[in-house]
Amino acid sequence: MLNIDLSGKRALVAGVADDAGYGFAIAKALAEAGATVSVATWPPALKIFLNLLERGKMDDSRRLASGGMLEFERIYPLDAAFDTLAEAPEDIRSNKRYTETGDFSIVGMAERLVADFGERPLDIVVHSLANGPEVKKPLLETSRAGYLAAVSVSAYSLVAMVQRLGPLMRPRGSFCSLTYMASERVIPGYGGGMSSAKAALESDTRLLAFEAGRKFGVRVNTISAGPLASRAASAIGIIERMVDYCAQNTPLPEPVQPTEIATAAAFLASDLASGITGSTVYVDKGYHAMGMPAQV
Ligand SMILES: NC(=O)c1ccc[n+]([C@@H]2O[C@H](COP(=O)([O-])OP(=O)(O)OC[C@H]3O[C@@H](n4cnc5c(N)ncnc54)[C@H](O)[C@@H]3O)[C@@H](O)[C@H]2O)c1
Repeated sequence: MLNIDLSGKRALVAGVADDAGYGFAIAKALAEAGATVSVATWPPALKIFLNLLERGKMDDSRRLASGGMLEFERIYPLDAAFDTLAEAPEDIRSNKRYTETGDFSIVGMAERLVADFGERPLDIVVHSLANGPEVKKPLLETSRAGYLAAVSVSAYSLVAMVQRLGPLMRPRGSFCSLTYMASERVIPGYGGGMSSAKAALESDTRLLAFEAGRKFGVRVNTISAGPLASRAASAIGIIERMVDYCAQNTPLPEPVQPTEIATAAAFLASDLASGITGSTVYVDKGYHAMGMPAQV
């Protein structure tokens, strides 16, 4: 039988702060396949996340098919808006939710990984984070600052992570991010430059696959996931409508499940996908193939 076997591999999933989003589901699937998993969490959400873990509030979702529990090897603080600590403005650095965490930049995380595990500690990196402060605003009303913030956190952060974590990857390593179809089709309500950020993320996936493939021998892919009412997506304000609409109009008329995105991510991270790089892989019950609503 062909099995997804990630035993002996170390993964980092950036963008996990609860058990409701794609990052958590992916972390769990990677662990189910045998990988050791660390996560990176946005400092403003870190305390609540640690608290939920400590109080056993996520124990049900942490239970693995094998009977064990999903354990995180490390939980790193990460604000993906900053490549180095020096770039973070003073009000962020002195903010209570940040002061306790130590270096929360991308470089800081890379240095901690090396300090914790040695020179080339990683096989798998999953980028499962996004933020658009003006996501509820139409593009026509989006400010320059809001647009650039969305692109910085949701797209450039992948470039920065491949730059800084690429040298830490063992041979045949894999990067994967999460994108959304609003990059290529109009999804009214997905505003604030988030659609632009996803378009950049997908385009960068192709170029990074080429450059990082040649430089580090790694693969870079992105999963275009169907809608899910995660914490981040709830900020959009219309996520329930997006989920319902897709469930009614997809070739497979049911909501996409986080586990379906997660198993695709585990496959892409595995050697079974050794020929796949630079790809946008749709895991959306086929919605991307539709040109007209199913119910007219
Ligand atoms: N939920 C959907 O409908 C959907 C659909 C397609 C793609 N996606 C993508 O999936 C990925 C995961 O999102 P999700 O919907 O599972 O929600 P989520 O809330 O589980 O994940 C988003 C994470 O990003 C983190 N984050 C926000 N700003 C950050 C920053 N500056 N630095 C570091 N972390 C930061 C949040 O704390 C959160 O943990 C995102 O890229 C999202 O755009 C989501």
